[in-house]
Amino acid sequence: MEKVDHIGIAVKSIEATLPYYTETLGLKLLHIEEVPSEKVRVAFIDSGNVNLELLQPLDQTSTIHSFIEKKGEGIHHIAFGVSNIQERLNELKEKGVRLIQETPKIGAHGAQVAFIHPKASNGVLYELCDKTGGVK
Ligand SMILES: C[C@@H](C(=O)O)C(=O)SCCNC(=O)CCNC(=O)[C@H](O)C(C)(C)COP(=O)(O)OP(=O)(O)OC[C@H]1O[C@@H](n2cnc3c(N)ncnc32)[C@H](O)[C@@H]1OP(=O)(O)O
Ligand SMILES: [Co+2]
Repeated sequence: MEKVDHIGIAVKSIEATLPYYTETLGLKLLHIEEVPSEKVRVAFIDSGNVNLELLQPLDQTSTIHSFIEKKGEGIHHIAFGVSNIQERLNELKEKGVRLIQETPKIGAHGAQVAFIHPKASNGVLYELCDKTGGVK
């Protein structure tokens, strides 16, 4: 793992939440996009070193919808920036780490992403995020 790329925060509504980050906290909105593979709309906020990723469910089948139903809004995951994501996943698998997917999928910015199961990490959901392939 090379660095923390972003911290994911589950929210019911990006529109309702953004003013808190941009006006009250004075942080900069970088970018909003929909990520259909994850059924989320995401807003990236620049917090200086690590970005914050606000995650709004697109529908009731989104994992973010069930997370908010069970636990409420709040911190959802921490994403490590990596290069060679497939190699990192292979290494983790060899070490017996429970992965949610063994091959990456496409996340925000067109990056390749994959998740480690929270049961493997003392209750923390970790994302691996590889932007080296040229991001949008
Ligand atoms: C756009 C992209 C990007 O950055 O580019 C993103 O971030 S997409 C971000 C959204 N996408 C994802 O999160 C994809 C990866 N996540 C998943 O596949 C899922 O959310 C799982 C983590 C496998 C959980 O799904 P599942 O249907 O199994 O839900 P569940 O409620 O039964 O949860 C099973 C157990 O995991 C725990 N659990 C669930 N979500 C958790 C979370 N975010 N952090 C820590 N623990 C969590 C539950 O409390 C439960 O523990 P107990 O059994 O002890 O009660
Ligand atoms: Co993320």
